[in-house]
Formats: sequence, structure tokens, C-alpha cells
Amino acid sequence: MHVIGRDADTGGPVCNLGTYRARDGSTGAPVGLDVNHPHAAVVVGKRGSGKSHTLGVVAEGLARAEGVAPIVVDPMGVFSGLEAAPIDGTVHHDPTVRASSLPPSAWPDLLGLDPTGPVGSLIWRVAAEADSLAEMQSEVADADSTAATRRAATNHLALADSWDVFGQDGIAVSDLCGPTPDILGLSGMDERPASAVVRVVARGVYEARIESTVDHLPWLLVDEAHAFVGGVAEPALRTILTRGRAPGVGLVLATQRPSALPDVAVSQADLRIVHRLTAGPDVSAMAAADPTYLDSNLASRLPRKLGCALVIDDTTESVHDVRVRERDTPDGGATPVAVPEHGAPPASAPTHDASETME
Ligand SMILES: Nc1ncnc2c1ncn2[C@@H]1O[C@H](COP(=O)(O)OP(=O)(O)OP(=O)(O)O)[C@@H](O)[C@H]1O
Repeated sequence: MHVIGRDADTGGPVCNLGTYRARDGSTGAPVGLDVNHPHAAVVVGKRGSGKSHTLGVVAEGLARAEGVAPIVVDPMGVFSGLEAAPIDGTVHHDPTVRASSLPPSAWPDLLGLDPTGPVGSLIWRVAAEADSLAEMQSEVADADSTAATRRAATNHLALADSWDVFGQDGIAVSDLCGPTPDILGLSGMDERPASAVVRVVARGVYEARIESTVDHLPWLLVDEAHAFVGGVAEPALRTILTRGRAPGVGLVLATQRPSALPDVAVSQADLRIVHRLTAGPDVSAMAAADPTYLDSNLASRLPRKLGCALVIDDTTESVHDVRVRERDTPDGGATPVAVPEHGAPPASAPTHDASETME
């Protein structure tokens, strides 16, 4: 099997990705993805092009690999199929984190406050001193600030409290770094508390590797990644993108809006898995990182079929046309239909856009 992401003379665990796709559409040899080294990858494509499916395939491959710890950020609730045998993952529904795990500087941003304004700086200060949200609230009540500042800070912390995301027993990084996939089920959460969870987990796994407190190499697989950039989670994701290789943290960001990702995401990714893309700005965002070894322009090489992808591999400076394999576990991304075809199972039957049939 050819393995994308590493030189031919190196070994180690491989994720079974699918098969090569010849220009005439015929199926070629099996192709795998290196999971022995921590990669930074982006998976992009228009809505329904197969990104979540591909992320699930990578999660299954990581689950079977030795020495890695897959963690899936699931904002849409489509990865619970990974709990099925033989993968046996664990879904953590609406996970909580400790308030003190979020850096004090992140609190104003989380609450939509100017960190240099009176309310934002009060929240920053109490976050630096307190160990829990309750302590932050009581420190605000006793703060030497104007009544209006205290009142505004109290209201913002009440909002944070209403998210039910900050608890004394937040999810422990050590619980997420086992060999089977851990799925952070965030579909019941708003964007801001979900971003707080991603920030804490991303920072936690990075620091755990720096401090050598976990043995496995964590891989963070983030679906709908555009929801987590430009917000409170971004600094931690950026750190893994730019500095994750040395401590051994892998990152896979999947998004239908590559133009919404920071430039660093596309430029730092050593693997780019590109499904069908049609929107001009998104094609341009990927084309901006066109490597010199791509012999034609990216737009002309983009796949048109569901489940097919162009894989750009910076490690070996090569480009591959791949058809991603079927999932081994149930695929929760299947599109529901209003009127199932006669004899088909109701509502959850996978359907594809007529223009995006499988080959
Ligand atoms: N390689 C594949 N083999 C078989 N089925 C696939 C493949 N890729 C995608 N599908 C099916 O196509 C449908 C859409 O895939 P998926 O949900 O992964 O798309 P998506 O790009 O993540 O969509 P969205 O942007 O809406 O999240 C699903 O029913 C999925 O099971």
C-alpha cells in the first residue's frame, strides 16, 4: 500500500484511507495515510462533499493505530457511530471544563468584552485569582470598582454560568488520551461554550505532551472548524498548528469554508485533503497555498464526485487523487430525506446530490 505523509523508507502505523482514483474514474491501488507522525491537516470541501465521512475514516484509522489518542470535536453530533465495535469510542456529551483551565486572558474574549475596558479587565483580573466560576462571581461582588462595572461583570458571569460548561470536575486530559477515540459531543452547546471546551482540551493535550504526562500522541480532529477559529479556541489551535509537531500533537481541521480559516491553517498544514469545492473564495483560499510541485493549478484538479479527494502531501511533495473508503462504523453524517424511497429506511437514509453520485 502506498502511504501518504511519509517517505517510502519509513514505517509505523497507517490509516487505511481508500484507493487511488485514476483519471478515467477507475479504482486503483489501496492508499493509506501516515499516522506514525503528528500531522497538521485540513479537510475541505463544499457542503455534503464527504468531509465528516473522511474525518470518521481518519478517526477509525487512528483508533486502530498503536501509540495515538484520537479526540474528535463533534459540534454536529455525527460521530457517535464511533462508539460501535470494533472501534469502541466514547462520546462525552456536553463535557464540562474547569473555569481555571481557561487562561485569564481568554475570559474577556469569551464574554465578548474589550480586555482593556473596565468590565473586561475586571473579569480578566478575577479569572487570574479565582479557581472556579463561583469564586470569580464572589470576587466581582467584592471588587473595588464602580457599581456599574460590577453589575455588568456580574451579568456576564451569570451568562457564563447559564452555559453549564464550567464545573469543578472538568473533563481531564488524561481521560482523553487513551487508545480508543474520545468524542466531544458539543451539539447541545452554543458556539461560545463549545469554543471554551475546545480551547481547554487543545491547550491541555499540548501541555500534557510538553510536560510528558501522557504517552500516546494525541490527534485532535475538529469538524466544522470554521466555528472555532476567530474565537476563543483559536490561540490553542494555532499553537498546535505551528508548534504541535515537536511535542507530538496531530491536528485535523475539517471545514466547508476554507476561506474562513486563518491563513496559517492552510499554509502550516502538511496535508491538505480537498473534496469538491465550487465557491470562488474557497477555491482561492486553497489555491493560495498551491505548492510548486502541483503541476497544474488546483482548480483544474479538484474532484467532482462525492467521497473523492485531492490529497496534497508536503512531506513527500506529491499530489494524489483518492477515493475515500466506506466507513467501518455507522456514518452519522447521512443526509435525512423528507420522503424515503419505497423500501428504504426512514429519514436517516444517506442520499447524495444527483450531481455528486459515487463513482
Ligand atoms: N467516501 C465515501 N464513501 C461513502 N459515502 C460517503 C463518502 N463520503 C461521503 N459519503 C456520504 O455522503 C454524505 C455526505 O457526507 P458528509 O456528511 O461527510 O459531508 P460533509 O462534507 O461533511 O457535509 P457538511 O458540510 O454538511 O457537514 C453522507 O451520507 C456520507 O455517508
